Amino acid sequence: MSIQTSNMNRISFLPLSSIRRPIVPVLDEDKITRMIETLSRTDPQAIDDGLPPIDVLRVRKNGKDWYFGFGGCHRFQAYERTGKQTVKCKVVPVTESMLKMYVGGSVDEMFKERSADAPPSSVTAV
Ligand SMILES: Nc1ncnc2c1ncn2[C@@H]1O[C@H](COP(=O)(O)OP(=O)(O)OP(=O)(O)O)[C@@H](O)[C@H]1O
Repeated sequence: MSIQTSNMNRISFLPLSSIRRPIVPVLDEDKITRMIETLSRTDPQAIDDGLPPIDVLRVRKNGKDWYFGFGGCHRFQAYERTGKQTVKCKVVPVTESMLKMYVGGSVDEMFKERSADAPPSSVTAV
């Protein structure tokens, strides 16, 4: 079982700004446009916004939860461009050493504090 497929049942609404995205995406603009159309067809308050949840890895370190998104680049763009503050995610808890294995190198740079970080209290599990 890979780290993506374990603990698949935790769906949370995370602040978009709390998810670090270390990989620079190559984007298909048409796909983003179609995703935005999907979002525009659903009630903004609805839990099911028409897009599947994005897999996000969560590492607990220094008493804090750190969230990393390695996929979902088109969905992230669609949410950003429609002004969404929170994103439906499938949270996969991993250890720092699992993250290192996944990244294939040092992850120290990925744990730097940023001014945009949202407080953990804004994370809502469903
Ligand atoms: N316009 C759309 N409306 C609804 N669902 C969509 C739409 N486009 C893609 N999806 C669904 O969203 C999921 C993610 O699609 P896709 O992999 O193409 O984009 P992504 O967000 O960049 O994700 P990843 O980077 O993980 O591949 C798939 O399950 C796909 O079926």
